[in-house]
Amino acid sequence: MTDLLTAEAVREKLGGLADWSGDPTQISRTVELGSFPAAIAVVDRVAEVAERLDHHPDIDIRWRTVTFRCVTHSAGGVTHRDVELARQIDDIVRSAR
Ligand SMILES: C[C@H](O)[C@H](O)[C@H]1CNC2=NC(N)=NC(=O)C2=N1
Repeated sequence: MTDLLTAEAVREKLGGLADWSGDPTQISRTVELGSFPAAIAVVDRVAEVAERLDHHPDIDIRWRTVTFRCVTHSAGGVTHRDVELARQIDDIVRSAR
């Protein structure tokens, strides 16, 4: 199931993802960790989850600040797979703090 979410569905999903923002083209979250190694450790754990899900976020790393962007490239927008990935990123970030 990789159907594109409508603008309304994305808004509704973002209601349950307090730290995320976005629109039907992408959803994103920026996280500041305590150090560069801590940021890399989080990215490494996200990489494991992404491989397991076969769904990969776009990641921007700037010292200890990491931005995750989730979009289903093959579908050209946000799908439920991005919402699931976002939830798992939240779990990782929560346990890293
Ligand atoms: C073959 C494999 O399933 C695809 O290339 C996957 C891998 N990870 C992916 N991740 C994301 N975010 N979008 C995709 O379209 C995508 N495609």
